[in-house]
Parts: sequence; structure tokens; C-alpha cells
Amino acid sequence: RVLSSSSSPTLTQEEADEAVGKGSSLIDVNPPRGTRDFPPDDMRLRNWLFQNFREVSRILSFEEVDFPVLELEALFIRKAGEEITQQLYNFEDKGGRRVVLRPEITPSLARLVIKQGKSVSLPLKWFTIGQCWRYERMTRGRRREHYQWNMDIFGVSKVRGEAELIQAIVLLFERLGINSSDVGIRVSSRKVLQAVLQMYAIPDNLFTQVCVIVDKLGKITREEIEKELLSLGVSIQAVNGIIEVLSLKSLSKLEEVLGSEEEAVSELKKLFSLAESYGYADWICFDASVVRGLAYYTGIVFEAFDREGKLRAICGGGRYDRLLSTFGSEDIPACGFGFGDAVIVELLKDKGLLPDLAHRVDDIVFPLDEVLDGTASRIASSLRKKGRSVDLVEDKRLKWVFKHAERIGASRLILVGNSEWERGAVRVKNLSTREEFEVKIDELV
Ligand SMILES: Nc1ccc(Br)nc1
Repeated sequence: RVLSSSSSPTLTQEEADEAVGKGSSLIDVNPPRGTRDFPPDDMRLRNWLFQNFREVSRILSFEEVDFPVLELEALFIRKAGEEITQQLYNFEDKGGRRVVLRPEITPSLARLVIKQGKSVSLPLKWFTIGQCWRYERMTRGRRREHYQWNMDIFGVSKVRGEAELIQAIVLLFERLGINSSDVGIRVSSRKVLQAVLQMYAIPDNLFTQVCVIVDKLGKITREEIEKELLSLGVSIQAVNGIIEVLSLKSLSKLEEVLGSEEEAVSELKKLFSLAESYGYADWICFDASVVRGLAYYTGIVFEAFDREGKLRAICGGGRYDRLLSTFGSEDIPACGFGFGDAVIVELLKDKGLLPDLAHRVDDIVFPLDEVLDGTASRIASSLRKKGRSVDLVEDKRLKWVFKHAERIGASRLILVGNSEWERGAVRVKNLSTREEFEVKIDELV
């Protein structure tokens, strides 16, 4: 059974599934598992969010860059057991190449910086908004794609870099109407964990894997964390020491434990001092448990969270000073963050901050007689050339046109009628004041 054009314009999920089930020739109209369509309402919200991402990037004087969603698999092969690399959306293309739909954007940024080589002057500040993918068994029913805003700075080794990135995040939240009582930003440094591992003489080559494991604190049980660390050969004393230090929420306590000479301590103190100068100190808090789950972070790490604790991290990032050497290149100090398009929308919904983004057009032009369709086209064209958005309607009853005007949020209805046209005029109805007047065509703006 093929649904004729006269059938209802939209199918409910059940109707679509039923039609497919009954052997109709209707294709499966759902997007692939774990992916989303963006019908107009959703697209307006996405564009509004992305416009705010772009505006903040502009304000921080970042340049936009872009990359293919498709990358060589080799760019993401890492041995630290991260979830992100265990869920690669990878496949072999028709040329026998191992490729992926990228799971994140930072490695592409690093690849381009390496490719640009000496032609880029440092520091460079780049941003992009791009779709990222994962291939996860649908048992968990989670999405397989999301869009991420990424901002990254290459060539700044001091914590000024992280301070700039955190300001971008704070500015974004403030633009969306979110304040520091809604959201906080947990800040720590992987150098805290590095110092603890040194205290227990744990070999450096275990650092990355330990980070990936302790990033799961609060997500899996302490016993499971212990088990994974012990399986790496970390002693139970070290495990207890790690968990004890990572439970610290006070920078002065950390200073007591590690000493003020420890780089982790001095960098964090500098960052918190800069936060006062930027004016966003009330947004950030020290939390030693923040390590983030990506293998390549080497220093300061941070993540934004909703203070009600209902949602997953809103965004996160940190310093990655040695990523480029994993690609065989000279290292360049770098830091960045990723900000996804999903959790932020859940937060805005929870806070009643979703904007009203109904469809809006300036004018509807409607010929009252089909002999005036050419005239109506000329009027619509002239208005469009002046930059007005115009919906040119015909073959409809006037009652329908008024309802349509309501639906698409038109400001004016321009009726082209024979009697007015004989006088070289049209009838203009202002749809908010309901005023109606005749306007000479050469005075219509
Ligand atoms: N990395 C990643 C990719 C896609 C989604 Br949805 N979540 C995380």
C-alpha cells in the first residue's frame, strides 16, 4: 500500500511502523538508529544555539575552521581504554581504508595544525561546530551523534589559555540566561594525580590509563575503580591514596598535601586568581575528582555541571600539551573544550529558558484574482529585492490565507485586488495592529 498524497501529511510513529509492517512499499521514514532529524522548530533552536556559540567565539577572537566528519581510523587509535575509542563508528571504505565518523574534534584540529606547519603563527585560536559520532550497542538507547562546539588554543603554555576558554564558557551560559547558581565549573589538574602517582612510585606509563579509570569515579562503584586500578598493578595503598587526594574539594587542603611548590598547586592558584580578574570566580570551584575521560589531557581539566546534579556534564575540556607528539610531530602546548548540543538543551528546558523561535516572515502577498498572479509576482519580487521575506500565496481562499498568516507569523498581508490595482495600489493589512490601508505600489516598502 503506498500512501497517496491525499493521506494525512504526517504519520504518527505507530502509523509509520504499521504501514511498514503491513508490507506497504513505504520506506522506513525514521532516520538511522541513534540519529536525529531537525524539522523546522528543532532547526530554529539549533541555529539559535549555534549562533550563540559563534558569537562567543567571535567575541574571544577565535577563527572558525572545519574538517571532514570522516577521518582515518588511525587518528583515534589510542591504548588507554577510553570509552570514546571503544565506541568508534569505524568501517572499511571501498578503497579498503580504515576510516571513522569522528568521535571528537581535537585530533582533527591537531592534524590540521601539523599539516599547516610553519604557515600558522602561534598562538592560534580556532573554533568549530561539528557533528561527532559513536557506535554504541542500541541496548542503552543512547544517541549515536551529537554536535559539538570546540574552542582550542595552540601555542599558549600558561594557564592564561584555560582562563580564556573558561571565560568563553561563562559568556555562553550568560547569553543563554544561565547563571552561576544554575551551573558551576569544576576545575582541577591531572598534575594532581601525577604527583600522587609519583608519591607511590607508580610508573609514568600507567598515568593515562589511571586517569581514564579514575574519571569513572561517581559513575561506577569504588570497588570497581579499585578492581581496575589493582589490575593495572597499582597497590591498594596507592589506590586509597589516589581516592583520598581526588576527594579533596579545597585548594588549600591540596596545598597542604602536595606543597605549594607542586606545579599542580601553583597553576591552579594562578587560574583561580585570574578568575577573580575576569570576574567569573563565582562560577568555578576546585574539585580534585575532575580528571576528564580523554587520554591526552596533561594539565588543567574542567567541566561544567548543573548544580541540581540532574544532568551529565554540560561541557568539558583541558590542557593537552603532548598530543602532537603522539602523531609524530613536534609538540605544541594546547588546551581546548568540547560543548555538546544535547545536555545544554535539557538544562534550558529544566530552567524554562528555551527561547520562543516561531517561524516569522515579513509579508504575505496574495492576488485576489488569478489574473493578477503576474502582478503579485512582481510585487513579491520587488519586496524580496529590498530584503523582505515574502510568502507568495495563490489558489487559496482568503480565510485560509488569514490562518496561514497567523501560522507563519507574518507582519503584513498584501492583497492585490483589481479595483486597487486600477489605481496603481494594493491593500496592506498590518497583522499586529489590524490596521488596513491602501498603498501606492511605488510607495510600498
Ligand atoms: N564522542 C561522542 C560522540 C557522539 C555522542 Br552522541 N557522544 C559522544
